[in-house]
Amino acid sequence: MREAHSVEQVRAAEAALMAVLPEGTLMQRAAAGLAVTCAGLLGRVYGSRVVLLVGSGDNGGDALYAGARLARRGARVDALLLSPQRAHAGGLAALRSAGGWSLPADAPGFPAAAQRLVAAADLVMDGIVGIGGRGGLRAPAAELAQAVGQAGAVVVAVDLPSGVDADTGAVPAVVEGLPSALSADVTVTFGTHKPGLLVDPGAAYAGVVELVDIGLEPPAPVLRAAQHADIARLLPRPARETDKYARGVLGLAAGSERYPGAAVLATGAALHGGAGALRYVGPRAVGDAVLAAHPEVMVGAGRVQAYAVGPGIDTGEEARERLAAVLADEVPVLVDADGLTLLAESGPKALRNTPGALLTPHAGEAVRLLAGLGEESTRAGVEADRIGYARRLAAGYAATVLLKGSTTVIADPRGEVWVNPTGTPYLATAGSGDVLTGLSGALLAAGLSPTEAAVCGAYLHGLAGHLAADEGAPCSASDVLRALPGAWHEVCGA
Ligand SMILES: NC(=O)C1=CN([C@@H]2O[C@H](COP(=O)(O)OP(=O)(O)OC[C@H]3O[C@@H](n4cnc5c(N)ncnc54)[C@H](OP(=O)(O)O)[C@@H]3O)[C@@H](O)[C@H]2O)[C@@H](O)CC1
Ligand SMILES: [K+]
Repeated sequence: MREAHSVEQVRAAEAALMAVLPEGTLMQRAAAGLAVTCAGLLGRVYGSRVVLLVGSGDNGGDALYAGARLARRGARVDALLLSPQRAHAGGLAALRSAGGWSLPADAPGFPAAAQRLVAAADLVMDGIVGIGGRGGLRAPAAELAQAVGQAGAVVVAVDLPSGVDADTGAVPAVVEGLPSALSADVTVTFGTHKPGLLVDPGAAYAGVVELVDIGLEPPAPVLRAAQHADIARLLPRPARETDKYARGVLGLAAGSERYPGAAVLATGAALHGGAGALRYVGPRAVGDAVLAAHPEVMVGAGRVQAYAVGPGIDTGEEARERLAAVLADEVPVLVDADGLTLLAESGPKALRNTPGALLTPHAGEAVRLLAGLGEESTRAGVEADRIGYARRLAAGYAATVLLKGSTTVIADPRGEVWVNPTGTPYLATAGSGDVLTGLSGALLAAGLSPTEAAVCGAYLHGLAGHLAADEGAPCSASDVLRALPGAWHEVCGA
């Protein structure tokens, strides 16, 4: 599991550790880890060319000390000092005594000389700003970032890509065509992950993230991201002595005569969710379509361990009655799509008899659910602060909320937040949400908690999306559905 801590938490943990360690110890640990990764990326350090982008804080200090280590091993290291008067004095002295070079930004001809060095570099280390950064790149870093983007060097971000907000992953808008953050191939982060490394757009700038242990002992994380082993531990496996009822039965109220496809996709996905059986509840004609596609489904109401309700049910009176009937059953429930629109009309009180609920909105549905809490919001606002809004919805509805999007975020009512690391833009396709609903609903019926079902469902769904789009060609929701067994195999066979 990857855990991320806020800047405030990191600062507090750093202060506690610095109080008992000799001065400079943490920076030396960070620089040592950073240098090891860079050396690995270079392959042969001797004779390689390394350029350091050095800002005014300790992030630049890390880069200078790591650069000194590479210079001692025979690399040609040039430090571009973007705030020459404020560059880390100890780091600069270490670089110089190791045979490294420095070029201050106020030297005559700096822009052209700096761009030449960047163009010839094998590796560029981004030590412009770390967790002390505010806002996007400033001049002259923005111009250099553009040159770095055009050069062939491997880019290593120190702690986090400069310009990315450490706590939210936000990246300011591009100004005058210049990048507002520096995209990295590898980010070497210290002590713990920062939320901005796990949440888009920041996550997309970070590349591969490597964690260097510097001895920090931070408190409970503000954000978690599961990995294969975490998911494999949670996924239901049938015991030797079991039957279909013991494995859990999911009731699925999806689709309508207007939207029968939602029911077919959701039931298809539910059959790959680890439950023992599936009951389809809905209009006769839709039930026939479901049966034609999936003969193993039972049609008609009956005893179930959990319900999934909403995709394609429409928002009229009949749909309202279907949702009410599901909620009256007092079993854990997943509500999606049209079900969320209807739920927003009545607000959280509609869930008061439900033993556990999982709501799976996209940003537009989140706006409606927030209105159900009496809070005005916009789609763009929700997308800009996904973690904050998911948390507010989870608390307001006393439910787990899976907020779908470029980074899917999951918040539970106790305030814990997860981010799904397996997403792919190929999942932004019609019917993809129906597949997620069927899959996560079946996991709920199999006995996972709403949060576990959300975390595992989003993870497998994302992996299936990657498998379906493996050839780089667009894929449909049916392709994602067909890839689900492969996703299980990848997780459980690992
Ligand atoms: N925590 C830990 O455990 C450890 C932390 N370590 C390292 O320390 C880093 C944090 O160092 P830090 O606090 O000195 O801040 P840092 O990120 O270098 O930047 C602050 C400076 O940048 C400036 N500045 C701000 N925004 C800017 C912008 N957009 N563009 C340009 N400049 C901008 C700002 O100046 P001002 O805004 O006042 O002009 C200020 O001078 C951390 O990320 C990690 O690498 C490790 O050594 C070991 C253990
Ligand atoms: K950085």
